[in-house]
Amino acid sequence: MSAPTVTPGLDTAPTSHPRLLAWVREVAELTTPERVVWCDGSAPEWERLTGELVDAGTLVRLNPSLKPNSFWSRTDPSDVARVEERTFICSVDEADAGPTNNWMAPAEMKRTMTELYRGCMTGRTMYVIPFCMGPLTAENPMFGVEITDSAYVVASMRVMTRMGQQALDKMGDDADFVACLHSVGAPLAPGESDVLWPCNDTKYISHFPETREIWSYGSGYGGNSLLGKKCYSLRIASAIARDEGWLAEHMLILKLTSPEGDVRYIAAAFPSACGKTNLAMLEPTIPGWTVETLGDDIAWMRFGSDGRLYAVNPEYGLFGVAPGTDWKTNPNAMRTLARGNSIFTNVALTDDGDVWWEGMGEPPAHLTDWHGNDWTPTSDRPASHPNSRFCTPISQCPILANEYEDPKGVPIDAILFGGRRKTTIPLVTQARDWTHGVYLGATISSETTAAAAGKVGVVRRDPMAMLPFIGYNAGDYLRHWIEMGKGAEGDPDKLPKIFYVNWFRRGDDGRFLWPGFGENSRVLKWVVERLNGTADAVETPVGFVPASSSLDVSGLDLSEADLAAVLAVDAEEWRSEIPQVTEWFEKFGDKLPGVLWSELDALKARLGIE
Ligand SMILES: Nc1nc2c(ncn2[C@@H]2O[C@H](COP(=O)(O)OP(=O)(O)OP(=O)(O)O)[C@@H](O)[C@H]2O)c(=O)[nH]1
Ligand SMILES: O=C([O-])CC(=O)C(=O)O
Ligand SMILES: [Mn+2]
Repeated sequence: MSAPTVTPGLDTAPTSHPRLLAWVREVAELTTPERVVWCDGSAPEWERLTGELVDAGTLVRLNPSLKPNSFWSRTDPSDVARVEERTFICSVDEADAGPTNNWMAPAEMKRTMTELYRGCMTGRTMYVIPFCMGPLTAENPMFGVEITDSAYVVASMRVMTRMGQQALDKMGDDADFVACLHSVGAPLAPGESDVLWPCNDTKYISHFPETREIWSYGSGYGGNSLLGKKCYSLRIASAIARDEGWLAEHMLILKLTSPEGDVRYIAAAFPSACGKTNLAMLEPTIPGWTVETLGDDIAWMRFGSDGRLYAVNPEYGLFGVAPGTDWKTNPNAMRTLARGNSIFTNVALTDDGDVWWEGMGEPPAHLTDWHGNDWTPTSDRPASHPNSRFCTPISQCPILANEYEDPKGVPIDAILFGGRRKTTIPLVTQARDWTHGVYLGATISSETTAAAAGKVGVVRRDPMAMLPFIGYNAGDYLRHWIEMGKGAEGDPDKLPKIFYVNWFRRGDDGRFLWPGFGENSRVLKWVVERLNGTADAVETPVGFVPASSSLDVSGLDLSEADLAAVLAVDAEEWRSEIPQVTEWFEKFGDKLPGVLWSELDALKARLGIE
C-alpha cells in the first residue's frame, strides 16, 4: 500500500458538490472499499443490484407471475429489529439528549466509531445514495446522502425514498444534506466468501443532532440501516423541527371522505407495530365512507399561511409489518404487494415462489421458514418472524390520495394518539382541549412489540409514540408540543382536535373486544361527527367517550356487553395508572411543562384522589 491507491469510482463522481465530494473521499479513505458506486436510481441499476443479490443468495426472486420483480430475503437471526439499547443521541450537551435517550459525547462516539469504520468496507462496494425526504418540488427539499456497503440497503432505499440522479441534480453544488454513514461492519479478506446477511455483533445507531449527521454500524435491518427513515425523518428531523417551529412525528396520514363528500385529514401516532399501516390503508365497513392513504409511518407537520397545520409524508414507500396482513384485515396492502416491485424480509417462502406469514389464513403444507428451514403446519415455531416486513412503493397503493405529491401537504383536522393496551384505555376518547391532548399523548402507554429488540408485551410510556425516535430531550419535546398549541399567530382554533384510541382492549377471556381493522372506520366516523358537533359524548374523568348510541355499530356483530366494555372508563383501573404516570413525569425533572403536572392534578381530582 505504498503507491497511492486509486479507488475505482472515486474520481468519476456525477456531481461537483464540494462538501459531498470531500465527505465521500474521506469515508472511502477510512473504510477502504474495493470500489465506489454513485447510485442513479435507474431501473437498470435496480436490475443489476437485485441480480447481484440473487447471485449472492441474499435475495431470492419470487415467482414473477405471482409477485413480479419481487424478492425474498432472510436476515441473520440476530439482526431482525431496531436496537434501542444501541441507539444514541450524541448531542454536545448531555442534557439535550434527555432522560429517555442513550447519550455519548460526540467526539467520544466519533472516536469509537471511526475505529470500527476503519477498513470496514474492505472487499466490498461503497454505494453513495443521494436522496430527498418529501417531494423534490418542496420549497426547501430535505436532502440526505447515505453511504452504505449494503446493496440490500440501496435497493430498499430506492423503494423508500426519492433517490439517485434526480436528487443529486436537485442538490446542485451547495445544497445542505444530512450525511448518513452506514456499514454492516463485515469487511472481507481477499478470497473470503461472503455470508448471506453480513452484520456485526457490535452495533451503533448514532445521531449527531448539532451537525446533522447519522453514523450507523453493524446492522442491515431496515430500521437501523435505511437512514432516511427513523434516523433522519424522525430523530434528526425532530431536532430540526424544534429549532424551526414544526413537528416531525411517528404518524400515518389519511384522507377521509364522508357520504356527503366532506373531506377530513387525520394523522395518527401509534407505537411501532400498533396499527398505523392498517389504519392508513383502511377499507371502511360503513357504507359511503372512503379512506385514501397519504402516509403510514411518518408525518412532517408545519403551519400554513392560513394558520392550519399541514402534514407531508416524507417517505416514498411502505416498510410494513407482514404478519397479520391479509385480504381480510388489509386488502389494500395485499393489492399494493400484488403489483410487485417489493422486497420481503424474514417472511416465509412458499414452494411456488410466493410469500406467506402468520395471519394469512391457512398455511400451505410446506414452507421455507425465515430461518431457511423446512416448515410444516405441525411446527411449533412461527414460519415468519413477528417483525418480518414488506418494503413496497407507496405509488402502488390503489387508494393513494392525489395530494400525496403536494409539497404543501394536507391540513390536519384531527390527531389520534393510540397504543396497545389490554385493559383500561377505552376504544376512543376525545381530549378536552389541546393541552389535555398533549397530556394524553405524553402519557401513551403501550405493550412493547417485536419491532424493537427486547421483551415483548411490557407496558411502557411512549410519548406521542416517539419514545425511540425523539432526537433531543423529551421534556423539551413535550414543551414544544405545548408551544405548538398556541397555534400559528396565536390562533389555536385552527389546530387539529386530539383523540386517543385503543384497538387492543381485551375481555377477561383474552379475546379482542373490538373487531378492529375496517371496523375502525366507525371510530373515524365518530371523530368526524365530533369535529362537526353532531355526535354525543359522555364526559368522563379521562375525557369524552362516545355515548353508547352515538357510535355507529349498525350491522356489526358486537354484543351490548362488549360494546360497553370496550368503551368503559373504570375509575379503579385509572387510579392504579396514576403512580406510573407520576413516576414517568418525575423522570423529566424541571423540563416537564408545568401544565402537564396541572393536567395530572386535575385528573386525580376528577378520579377522587386526594
Ligand atoms: N387486533 C387488531 N390488530 C391490529 C389492528 N390494526 C393493526 N393490527 C395488527 O397490528 C400489527 C401491526 O400493525 P401495523 O399497522 O403494521 O403497525 P404500524 O403502527 O404501522 O407499525 P410500524 O411499521 O412498526 O411503525 C399487525 O400485525 C396488524 O395486523 C386492529 O385494529 N386490531
Ligand atoms: O423502523 C422500523 O424498523 C420499522 C418501523 O416503522 C418501526 O419500528 O416503527
Ligand atoms: Mn414506525
